[in-house]
Amino acid sequence: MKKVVVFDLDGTLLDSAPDIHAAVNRVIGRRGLAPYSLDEVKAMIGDGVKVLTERFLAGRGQAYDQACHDELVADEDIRSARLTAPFEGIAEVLSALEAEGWRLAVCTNKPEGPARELLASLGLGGRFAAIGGGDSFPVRKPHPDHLRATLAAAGGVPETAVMVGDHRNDVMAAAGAGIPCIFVAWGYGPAAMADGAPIAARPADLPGLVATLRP
Ligand SMILES: O=C(O)COP(=O)(O)O
Ligand SMILES: [Mg+2]
Repeated sequence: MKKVVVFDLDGTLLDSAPDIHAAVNRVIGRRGLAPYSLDEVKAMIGDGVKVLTERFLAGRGQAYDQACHDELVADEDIRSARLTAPFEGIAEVLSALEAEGWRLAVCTNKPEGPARELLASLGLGGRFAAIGGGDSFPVRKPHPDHLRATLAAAGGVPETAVMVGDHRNDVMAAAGAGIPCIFVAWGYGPAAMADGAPIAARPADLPGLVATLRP
């Protein structure tokens, strides 16, 4: 069985909030609603597009509207990474882990289609043995089966895997699947969400922490 590092996407590998923020403001702007700040949108990310849509509509006193959800999923700028980029140092970390014999995978609550297009447009698509999106399986994070199914698709098992994420949902999914989790300090979730998981202050810390958790 291959040893696998499973990464969360938004807020862990990619600084995608600027595109999500702009898209949210386009969707609500078309309805005459007031825009959100980047930090407000960052705090809404982590539970997938449906919950994000619920949150930004509720914040403006509006009921859930499927059309807003669909506009966000179809947003071309999110898919083509207009403002989105990997966090500084991430590409080097992926290479370092591969050189150490780790296989890489992505487990994200973002829908699989946009996640794949986003990674492809950044030239990263080919690096992951599996990409499990929020709509790829019957459940999504924090349910551990989302992580288990993604890991299995990558050819891994929990005993030789590590999860890396920026949200309570990542920590909970990993705990449920019996996989150690590293919480990243550069993402969108506050450090309190780490819930005792080791914290990486910067991407360059990841290879060392992974080696400590799975010597
Ligand atoms: O789309 C989201 O809400 C979060 O996506 P993530 O699981 O990659 O952080
Ligand atoms: Mg995330």
